[in-house]
Amino acid sequence: MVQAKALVKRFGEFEAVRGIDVEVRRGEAFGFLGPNGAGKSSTMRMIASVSPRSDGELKVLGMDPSVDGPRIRARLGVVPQQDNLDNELTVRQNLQVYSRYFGLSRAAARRKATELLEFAQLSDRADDEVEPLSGGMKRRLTIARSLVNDPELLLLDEPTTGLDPQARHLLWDKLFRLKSRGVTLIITTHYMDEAEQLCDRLVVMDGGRIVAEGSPAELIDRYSTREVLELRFPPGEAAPDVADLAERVEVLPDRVLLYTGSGETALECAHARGVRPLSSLVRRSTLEDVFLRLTGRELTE
Ligand SMILES: Nc1ncnc2c1ncn2[C@@H]1O[C@H](COP(=O)(O)OP(=O)(O)OP(=O)(O)O)[C@@H](O)[C@H]1O
Repeated sequence: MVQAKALVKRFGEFEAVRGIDVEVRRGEAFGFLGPNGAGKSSTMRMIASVSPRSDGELKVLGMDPSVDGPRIRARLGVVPQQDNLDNELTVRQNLQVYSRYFGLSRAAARRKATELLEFAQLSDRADDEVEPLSGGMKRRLTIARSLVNDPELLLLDEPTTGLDPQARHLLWDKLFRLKSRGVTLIITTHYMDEAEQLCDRLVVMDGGRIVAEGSPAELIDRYSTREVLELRFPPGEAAPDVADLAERVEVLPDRVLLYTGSGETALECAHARGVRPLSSLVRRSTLEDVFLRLTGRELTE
């Protein structure tokens, strides 16, 4: 669906995307995971064929965006980072007007709106204005609107940023449904749980480069250990030397992470040598740990 080779995006002298190789296959959910400024949105905008590449090669749906932009855009759905719904129209009108841009007849646009309102669980708000809707509802409406042209490929830029956990789960459920219908999804996110939940494969981006790629499970296997023991100490207190209790230890400002096969065993050993943390937690490894390993920084500030 998408092939990028040595893809570059420059803004003046600044390289936001610094020569990335990506291949997205039909039917998969593919993720770009990285912190703010990693180059995810710039990459998405090139794939969406609304921002020209500065260098390298890019094919979307087998076509070159610099030649076939309109034909590509006709077959894509795009959910931008910021909702850009029309606040002066009702929920239903937002869908109908957008359908008309894609050339649907008035009757077809009405049918499509009804179908998408149901999909987005917004049928009972169809005649309400957009402004009073919750953040989650607005996101669902933006996704519904991106589907008016039955896209084969849906691009979602940070789909759940700013939403509460319940709204996020509802949105993920909608995205799973689209995927099960065969829609290819490309998602940018800085939430590792979102990437783990949704993505079959992903690339981890940092500073305009891809620093790792694989399925969430592969990345965790490759770059982390099965379990992590988190120890918290009072602010300002020096972390004790526990380096020999784990395969790897990361000292963060507010806690110490011990990467190990068994967190419980590491905790027992720490207790035995008199280490007294404020609190301790054994958890499984996540993509956050992968990111920390790869960059020495945390994913979410
Ligand atoms: N139009 C622009 N002009 C100049 N610099 C830009 C422009 N758009 C993005 N950048 C810069 O390019 C870098 C990558 O930005 P980009 O938005 O692609 O990152 P991101 O990973 O999507 O992060 P975010 O989550 O903040 O959107 C940033 O340093 C940003 O300031």
